[in-house]
Amino acid sequence: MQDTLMLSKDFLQLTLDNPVSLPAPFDFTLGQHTQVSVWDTGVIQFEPLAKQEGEDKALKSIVLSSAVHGNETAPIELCNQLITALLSETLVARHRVLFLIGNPPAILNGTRFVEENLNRLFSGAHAKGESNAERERAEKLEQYVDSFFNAAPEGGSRYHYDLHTAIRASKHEKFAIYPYPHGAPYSGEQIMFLAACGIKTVLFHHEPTTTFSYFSAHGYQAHAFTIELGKVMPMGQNDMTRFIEVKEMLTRLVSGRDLELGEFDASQVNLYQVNRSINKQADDFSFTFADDVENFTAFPRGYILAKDGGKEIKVEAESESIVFPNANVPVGQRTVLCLVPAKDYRVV
Ligand SMILES: O=C(O)CCC(=O)N[C@@H](CCC(=O)O)C(=O)O
Ligand SMILES: [Zn+2]
Repeated sequence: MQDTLMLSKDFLQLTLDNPVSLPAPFDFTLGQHTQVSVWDTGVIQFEPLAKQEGEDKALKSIVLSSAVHGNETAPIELCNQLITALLSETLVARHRVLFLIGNPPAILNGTRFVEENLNRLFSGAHAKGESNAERERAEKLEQYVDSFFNAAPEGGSRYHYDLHTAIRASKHEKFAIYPYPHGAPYSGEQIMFLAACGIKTVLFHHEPTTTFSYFSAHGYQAHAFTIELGKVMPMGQNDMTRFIEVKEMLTRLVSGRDLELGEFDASQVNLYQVNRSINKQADDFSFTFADDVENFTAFPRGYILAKDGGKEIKVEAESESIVFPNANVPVGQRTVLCLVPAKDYRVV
């Protein structure tokens, strides 16, 4: 396996050739500068070997996850480009980096998931139901994040960028979901980092969720985000020029280069507050608007957004913008997020 990887330097291909598991974990060093550890299929860690005296505090621990949904291919291709650069030593990690390719069987299937939405199974939700491949994978991914962050040096900051693309077009092509912070202030530095990545729209979530980014934020105090980088496209059909900014900033972050971030400036970003998350109550749930309505489309107070079990679901605020409308979810799961402009938020 190691020889295959060192020859091909294509970790994605090794992962797709072994979608469920590897014969065994393996590790090796790159030059005199990096320890590479492959823990499982789709799980590879890069750790700097040379740790300067006192550098520990500055040593970051960064999780980059993609393919939590198997058909969201641009983030997968982007992460594989970074992994190939690290394996080729054209990029050298100055911080700890863990890449997670979430759902290899779903990538091979070309679908969001095989049996169940992996991104609704974190924070222990995987244990609340009959086992399946996604539930088993969610438990393992939790363990890998736990091991990775618990090995972080005392005082070293933690990051988790869970990279996705959206099912439909969006008025803001790139945007991030900021997991519910339980009263903690938002990080201005992180919002400006996202903006430098071209991700200038941020949704402040209003409640705990069972998503991967919430798991890392709440369980490990990581700066964690679900990041939507564009629209779902088949593998190999992504216009990778649309990801130049985010690739540049992740490259700088991983290699310890100056991120050149400005002070937090709300005028440079679009900040939304999730006002409510509408969950499906009955099988007859349907939206009143067309399937091709873009994310961030706004509807006025009183507008009937959907019908569910004979009830009308209306816009409650002066205006609500919708994100992630999806009527084809199991009863009890989220059908849409309704947003209002963010006000009265604390940034440090
Ligand atoms: O486009 C869609 O409908 C879904 C895109 C996607 O997978 N989004 C994530 C958001 C997770 C979060 O709310 O943090 C998801 O639905 O899992
Ligand atoms: Zn997704």
